[in-house]
Amino acid sequence: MSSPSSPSRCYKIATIPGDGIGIELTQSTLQVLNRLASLTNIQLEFGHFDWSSAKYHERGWYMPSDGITQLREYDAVFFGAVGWPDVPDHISLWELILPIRKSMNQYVNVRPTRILPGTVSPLRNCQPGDLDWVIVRENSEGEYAGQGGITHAAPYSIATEVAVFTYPGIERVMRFAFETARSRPKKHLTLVTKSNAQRYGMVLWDSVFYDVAKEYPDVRTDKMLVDAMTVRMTRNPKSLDTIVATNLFGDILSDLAAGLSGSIGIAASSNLDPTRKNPSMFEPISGSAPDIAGQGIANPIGAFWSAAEMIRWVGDGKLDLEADMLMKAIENVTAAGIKTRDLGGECNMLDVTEAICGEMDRISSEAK
Ligand SMILES: NC(=O)C1=CN([C@@H]2O[C@H](COP(=O)(O)OP(=O)(O)OC[C@H]3O[C@@H](n4cnc5c(N)ncnc54)[C@H](O)[C@@H]3O)[C@@H](O)[C@H]2O)C=CC1
Ligand SMILES: CC(=O)C(=O)O
Ligand SMILES: [K+]
Ligand SMILES: [Mn+2]
Repeated sequence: MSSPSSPSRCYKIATIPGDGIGIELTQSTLQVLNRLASLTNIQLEFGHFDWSSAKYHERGWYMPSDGITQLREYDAVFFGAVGWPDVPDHISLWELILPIRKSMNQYVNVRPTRILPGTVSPLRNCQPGDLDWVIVRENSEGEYAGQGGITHAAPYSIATEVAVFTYPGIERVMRFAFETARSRPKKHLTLVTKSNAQRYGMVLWDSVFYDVAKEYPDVRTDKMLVDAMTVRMTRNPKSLDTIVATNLFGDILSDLAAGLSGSIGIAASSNLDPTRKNPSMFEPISGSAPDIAGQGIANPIGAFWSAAEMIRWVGDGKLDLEADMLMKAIENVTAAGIKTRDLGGECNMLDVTEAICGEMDRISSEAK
């Protein structure tokens, strides 16, 4: 931890709890972040934004017209989840999370997955260490570009959903993926596309990948079609390390990765603007989970892991020890068997939250 004589500057964090378990997860995350701050020199100041489906019914909007400008006052955004059964999902997504990602140029979505100590993969014989991946998902264009339309009345309706791929859009996410692969011991990057059936955008993805690869001779590369990739992920998880994929494929494969590592409840994500001109946004990869919302039983680890990555990101090299301390506390708590039901445990969100806070206390007093 940084020494008491060098207090870090104050970081401003915007929170958008959103809907369902997003609300509970954000509350627990604040508890953990406040504890981390009290044990270290991190200074955090929070701004809370109730932009949610419930408020949409009241006000008719998710985010005010100057919402992005408001968020730009912060160093980072912590997001819970958006979506509730009483609003069509394409409305809630397109009124809140997707405009934030796009307007703030958060063009990469980093989704790490590994099997945490004390937890088991649904894959037989897959031990912690056998599945340790980072999925780098393109987060600004592709299949979620939002271009298209619907015309003609039923039963003659015609809809287009146009995937948009640009060289610069692909190149920048490739560069990020190669840098990520290079920073990891295996220095291995797998490209995922569907360039057999999709002959334009996916073919461009392949060709930009190999263009950028020339600058990274130290990174081993290979390429998978997305259908076969699901088989490799389940049959040979050890053969993968860093993975780069389009917006849609990255979205799907990261839920699969989460499932294979034990639960979607542990899965974290960082929506990054690598240029740092805009705040980046951190959120568990899951949605609002209406089936378990409001019961206090959701697994908070994916939210805490996202918060650790947020601390690492805003610190830009200065808060790595603090982020590591939170991750260590998470891993010690799972190792001790303190787990929610999705991981086969019996604990509630609050039990896990308090155990992780207690574990940070212990680690910090040991370090003194
Ligand atoms: N970034 C975002 O805010 C996202 C929003 N959504 C929205 O969320 C809503 C629900 O979507 P679903 O497809 O049901 O996906 P979901 O991720 O919310 O839930 C899928 C399954 O995983 C379980 N689950 C999710 N998080 C969990 C956790 N932390 N602990 C334990 N179990 C957990 C749920 O109980 C459910 O059975 C929809 O409105 C959807 O559009 C979905 C994905 C991402
Ligand atoms: C929208 C969604 O499912 C995701 O970003 O993961
Ligand atoms: K989320
Ligand atoms: Mn998703």
